[in-house]
Amino acid sequence: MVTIPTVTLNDGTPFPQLGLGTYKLTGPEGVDAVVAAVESGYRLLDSAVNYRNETEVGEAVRRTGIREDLIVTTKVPGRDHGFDETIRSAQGSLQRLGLDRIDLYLIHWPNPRIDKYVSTYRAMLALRDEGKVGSVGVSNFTAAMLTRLIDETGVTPAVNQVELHPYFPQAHLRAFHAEHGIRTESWSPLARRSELLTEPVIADIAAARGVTPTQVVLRWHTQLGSTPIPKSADPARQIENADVFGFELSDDEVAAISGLERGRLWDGDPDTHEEM
Ligand SMILES: NC(=O)C1=CN([C@@H]2O[C@H](COP(=O)(O)OP(=O)(O)OC[C@H]3O[C@@H](n4cnc5c(N)ncnc54)[C@H](OP(=O)(O)O)[C@@H]3O)[C@@H](O)[C@H]2O)C=CC1
Ligand SMILES: O=C(O)C(=O)[C@@H](O)[C@H](O)C(=O)CO
Repeated sequence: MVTIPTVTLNDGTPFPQLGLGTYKLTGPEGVDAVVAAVESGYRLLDSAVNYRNETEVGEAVRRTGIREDLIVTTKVPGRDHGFDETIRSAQGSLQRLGLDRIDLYLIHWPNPRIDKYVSTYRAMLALRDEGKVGSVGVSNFTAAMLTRLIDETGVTPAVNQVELHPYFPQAHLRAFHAEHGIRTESWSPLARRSELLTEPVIADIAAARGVTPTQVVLRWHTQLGSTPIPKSADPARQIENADVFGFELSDDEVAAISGLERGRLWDGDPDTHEEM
């Protein structure tokens, strides 16, 4: 079993430095995969209404028997933006999860064209006051959107989950997060596998350190101060992915990996992408 260290969020909650992505983990195999990850040491689980797997994630949580040790994340979809809609959306998520609290609740995408993310966020804060939500955060927010949320509500999100991998290192946004005490979470941290894991710079560092390319990439995330949430359905790969806290990359190695920057994986620009 791997021990995944924690950091403390701006609301005082201990938060793992690495978690499990669950997009595409569905059905009985999905439940098994989430249970295997928790048995290997994962404590942070990332779900969403739009992954259609909250039922599976909740069932896995109950099967592990350590519900209180876990941080279960879900996300408000674009079609549920707005104060009352978000309250109803959370009720649906709690029902499907079969839990009495969402530990980390995120706005999945800002959808600025419909312009309801501030009232959505206010509803999430109300849910937190009621004890139905633990930490409140966002996903795919730009620095300008974060500034607006903070200015209009006086509450800084605990987390911003964004696209982040060596092809898209997000230096400016990470600096904004560091300045405001927002924890960065990296989605698609392995760049959905793609050709990233065969990049020579990564393969060379892995060979020199006696670790795998995947471990080099995930260690890079943690040293940037971000929590990666790699998805794997395979118990052996889950362990490989979590076992990144026993070695350290040099500053030069971190910089060389960041040098792979070339842009987003797909057209997921929060200023224009609409996801309902
Ligand atoms: N907030 C947002 O808008 C978004 C959030 N997310 C979240 O981020 C999570 C992770 O991102 P995701 O897009 O899934 O992509 P990842 O970058 O985590 O890559 C997942 C892919 O890598 C493979 N893989 C995992 N570990 C290894 C390994 N050790 N060796 C080789 N291949 C490996 C997986 O296959 P296998 O399962 O077979 O191991 C899968 O094909 C999602 O599951 C979701 O929770 C993702 C996109 C957007
Ligand atoms: O997986 C998610 O959380 C998303 O927001 C989706 O947009 C997803 O990344 C996707 O598959 C888009 O092609």
